[in-house]
Amino acid sequence: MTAQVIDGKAFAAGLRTRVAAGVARLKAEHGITPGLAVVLVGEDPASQVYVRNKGEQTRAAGMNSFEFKLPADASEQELLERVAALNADPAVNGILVQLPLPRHMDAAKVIDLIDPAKDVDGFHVVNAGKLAVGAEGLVPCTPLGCLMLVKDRLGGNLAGLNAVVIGRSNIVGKPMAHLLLKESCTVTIAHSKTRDLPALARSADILVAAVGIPQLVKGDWVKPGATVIDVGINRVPKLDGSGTRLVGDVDYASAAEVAGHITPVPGGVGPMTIACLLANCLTAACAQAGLPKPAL
Ligand SMILES: NC(=O)C1=CN([C@@H]2O[C@H](COP(=O)(O)OP(=O)(O)OC[C@H]3O[C@@H](n4cnc5c(N)ncnc54)[C@H](OP(=O)(O)O)[C@@H]3O)[C@@H](O)[C@H]2O)C=CC1
Ligand SMILES: Nc1nc(=O)c2c([nH]1)NC[C@@H]1CN(c3ccc(C(=O)N[C@@H](CCC(=O)O)C(=O)O)cc3)C=[N+]21
Repeated sequence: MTAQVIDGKAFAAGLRTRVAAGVARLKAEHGITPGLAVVLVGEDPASQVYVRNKGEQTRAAGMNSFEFKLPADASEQELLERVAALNADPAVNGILVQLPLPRHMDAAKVIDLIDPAKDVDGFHVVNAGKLAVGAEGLVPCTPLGCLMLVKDRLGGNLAGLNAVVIGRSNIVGKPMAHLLLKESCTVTIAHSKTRDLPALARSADILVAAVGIPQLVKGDWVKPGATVIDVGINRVPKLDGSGTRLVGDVDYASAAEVAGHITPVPGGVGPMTIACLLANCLTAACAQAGLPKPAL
């Protein structure tokens, strides 16, 4: 069997079009233009690319984009003051502080200070807690995008399917597991201490890899016909030694032989993350204005 490719890039473009329509309506009917603030600390080149892409796509969706760059040696206090100012700014509906932060900064402390209503990453404990108890809140963008892709392929009803999520980070693995549980999947979360991961992975109808190890998941870890979602973004040297290329946490060539549906890297989950960020910013702006959640 050769898997059908899940075109995250195309799905993300469609989602951004729906977000743009929602933004236009919010402007026309309520005079509100959603604003997204992104804070980048330091000069990490990969982070700079993400921040630039986010800024361009935010403006293309009709929203205001505010970018703040702090030097790598900025103090934690400076960053906290920047976040406090954005919390207080009514033109800012969403705040994203790009991670990872330099080592001398405590990411938990910074995230804690973000107003949960403006926490478009969904990383604040209030939003994490809401997701865990099944209450309405802002959901982390990457797992939200993964779930949209899975539901689009599997017809919306995931009840009873076995889902295995490899990775238990607060930004991908854990929220992904909560979302799948909410869909009534039978969810198992795997991590670095999991025994016989290949056998566990083979039990999955839905397999999500969010590990950070290039091409860890091989074709013989995949149940025939399974839906494989590759969250990994790993930059590795090209085989011919000329520069680098992006690969996921799944060995695409061998997994695509066995899976039913599979996301590529690039062009899979990555573009969905940014589209969901824009969707969350529109959702946040509506909630802050006392308006119902937009249908996207
Ligand atoms: N596409 C996108 O938009 C995004 C992509 N990413 C990418 O997703 C990947 C994961 O990111 P993130 O969740 O932040 O990463 P973290 O490093 O925070 O978490 C990695 C998880 O993988 C587990 N793990 C590590 N080694 C193994 C192993 N050998 N077997 C099984 N599990 C293992 C770790 O287990 P333990 O807890 O035991 O240490 C941990 O839970 C990265 O490649 C990252 O670049 C991240 C965010 C967005
Ligand atoms: N506070 C915070 N929130 C994040 O959501 C966040 C973060 N920090 N830090 C870094 C990670 C990583 N991340 C990606 C987003 C888009 C792509 C993406 O669009 N990737 C494209 C290709 C990109 C390329 O070619 O370089 C793709 O996969 O097709 C990738 C990775 C968001 N993250």
